[in-house]
Amino acid sequence: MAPHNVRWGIMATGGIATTFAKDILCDPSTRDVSDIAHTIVAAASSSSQSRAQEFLDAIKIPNKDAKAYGSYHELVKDQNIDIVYVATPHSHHFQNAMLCLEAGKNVLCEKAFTVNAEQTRRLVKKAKEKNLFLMEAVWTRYFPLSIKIREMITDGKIGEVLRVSADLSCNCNKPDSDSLNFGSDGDKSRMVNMDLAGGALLDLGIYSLTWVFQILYLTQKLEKREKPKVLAAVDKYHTGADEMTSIICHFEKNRTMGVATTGLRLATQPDGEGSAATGPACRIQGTKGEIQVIGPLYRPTEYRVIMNRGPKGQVEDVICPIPKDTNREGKEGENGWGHGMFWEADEAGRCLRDGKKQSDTISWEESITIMEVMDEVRKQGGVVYPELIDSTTYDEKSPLNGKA
Ligand SMILES: NC(=O)C1=CN([C@@H]2O[C@H](COP(=O)(O)OP(=O)(O)OC[C@H]3O[C@@H](n4cnc5c(N)ncnc54)[C@H](OP(=O)(O)O)[C@@H]3O)[C@@H](O)[C@H]2O)C=CC1
Ligand SMILES: O=C1OC[C@@H](O)[C@H](O)[C@H]1O
Repeated sequence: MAPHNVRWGIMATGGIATTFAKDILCDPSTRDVSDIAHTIVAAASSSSQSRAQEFLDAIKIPNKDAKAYGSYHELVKDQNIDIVYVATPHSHHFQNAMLCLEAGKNVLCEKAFTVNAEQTRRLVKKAKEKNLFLMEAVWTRYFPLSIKIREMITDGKIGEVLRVSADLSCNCNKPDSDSLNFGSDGDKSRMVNMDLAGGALLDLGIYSLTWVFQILYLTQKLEKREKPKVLAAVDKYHTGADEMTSIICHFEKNRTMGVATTGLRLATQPDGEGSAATGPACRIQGTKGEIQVIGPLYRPTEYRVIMNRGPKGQVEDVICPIPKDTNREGKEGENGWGHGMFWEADEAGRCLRDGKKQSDTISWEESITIMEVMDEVRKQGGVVYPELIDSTTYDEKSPLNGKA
């Protein structure tokens, strides 16, 4: 049977838009997928039409009739688009995703979904009202590695899981300085810029929480999923963004705890990523043993299973490489394209094909619950974003939606 072809529109032309677009242009057979295919039919830049065209050229767009738009407003009106991938900074997601939904477009929106939980609730309400698909792009959940680990948990491989600790910290210290190292962007970087909803929590801490939630929440039966009690500590950077944040999530009824940490100055694994790293970035501790995930937690390719010591104590190391399309030209020293974002795109495609409005792997309810946890963390830590980006009122003409 012919694969179901998904026609994508890409909103924004920055770093992750490029990575995602290249991923969905990879041949699906390189990852053993035959039921879904992807086509990019349009891209839009808020700055200019020529920037959108440059983007399409940079990803070596195979279909030369793909449209380049100089505004997000034009993109959402394109009748050939099935779904828009929103790849703007977190600050913009609520207004941009609502612009898409209002125009009748399905949406895959980058993480963090929005700045606050109420913005997410409003997007969900609109998607329901318009009968559209809406999904937060938490790509890590769709990695075969994540799926395998969740299966091991539900199969009871390590017994009853009582605690998950997860860290994602990005090693951006600047020696002998109070400032962090974000290159020439400095404090304007979206990582620490309050106008762009900067800070460790929304950018990186969301992955630590992803590991806590995909183990302690998603693997539970629906009736046992619970919103945790939250205890947080936040250390702020001089822009007002959170620089180092630690969160304890107590799932009281299930009697489990998740410890999610993040920081911009430290490194999770000082000795490197993947096989170079000795320590784990995530520990999933059960009554019979534990699973350790080697970071980075947004793109893990290795885990180990350690059963409790005793006569049969054992360690199993498993590597899950990300498939490459070697017919696509990689960067110097890189063997083809393939970053791991295609799996979430395949999921979105299957949901569209099957008429589903949300993905079971990151349901609306779970996205909202995680946003509520992050709201609570920011409240306890006193992190307050500017009104323009924290507002829950949709405004088609908001500067966050760019020129019309
Ligand atoms: N899943 C993942 O692994 C990753 C996800 N992300 C997420 O993707 C989103 C974008 O991150 P990233 O691509 O790194 O960011 P970039 O700064 O590289 O790109 C953001 C793009 O958004 C558009 N934009 C619109 N308004 C603004 C504005 N005021 N300031 C800056 N950019 C603006 C621009 O595109 P244009 O001018 O064309 O409109 C810009 O190129 C974030 O939400 C982030 O959390 C980021 C990295 C990895
Ligand atoms: O989602 C992300 O994953 C990779 C990080 O480097 C990036 O800052 C973040 O947005």
